[in-house]
Amino acid sequence: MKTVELKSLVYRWSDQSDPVLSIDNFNLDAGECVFVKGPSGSGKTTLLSAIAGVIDVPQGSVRVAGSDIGALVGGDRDRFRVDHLGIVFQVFNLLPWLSALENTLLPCRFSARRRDKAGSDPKAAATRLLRELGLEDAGLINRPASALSVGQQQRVAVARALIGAPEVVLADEPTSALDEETKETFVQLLLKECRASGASLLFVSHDGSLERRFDRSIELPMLNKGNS
Ligand SMILES: Nc1ncnc2c1ncn2[C@@H]1O[C@H](COP(=O)(O)OP(=O)(O)OP(=O)(O)O)[C@@H](O)[C@H]1O
Repeated sequence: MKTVELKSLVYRWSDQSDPVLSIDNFNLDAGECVFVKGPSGSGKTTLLSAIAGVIDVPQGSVRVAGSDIGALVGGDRDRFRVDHLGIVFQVFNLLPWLSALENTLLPCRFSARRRDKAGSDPKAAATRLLRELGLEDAGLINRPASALSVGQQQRVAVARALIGAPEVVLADEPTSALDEETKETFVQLLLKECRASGASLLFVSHDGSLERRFDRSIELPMLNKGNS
């Protein structure tokens, strides 16, 4: 089964003459972890925005977990996103006044599907995920996100993306602020957790040193030329 299917996708920002995305065909299989590499400005964030339905794609089709995301409008699209996608942003986007635990539980607040899939006790599921990701101390998981280190915030962002087992996890350059060793550990943890929950992972980065850990690696400029 394919969790992401892109067909004849063309996307151009309104002030640009050339399209930033021009992808004939791209599929992500269920449970597959794929690394997408490309230099700064090559369209990596735009690609994830198209898959997440954050931008409207006027040409081509984007299917996620079997649904045409372009056919969903307004609140339906927002609900679909939180039901089926976990997103780890470049800057994490945690709510600073909420604790690590509350941030992790956010998808369960907005999605009955994620809440159901998290089991009978979502709080226990969140605590377990945070613990697996190295946040074991009860003091830490109850601390506001604003009082956590960058590495700790990153782990919370991963726990939030994974809770309630979404089919697809999108990660946008989440290692850019980390040193080599921490980066390696973080990626191993992310892959382990995605594999444990059965999620497909699309990880975009300009940093090719991480690609060997993934099932498959693609260069966005090549994909854009139809050579994937
Ligand atoms: N909201 C926007 N409006 C107009 N142009 C945009 C917008 N967002 C991105 N772009 C342009 O689209 C191109 C691709 O940007 P994008 O952020 O997708 O690249 P990227 O590969 O993720 O870059 P980076 O690695 O620096 O984050 C760039 O030329 C950028 O200026």
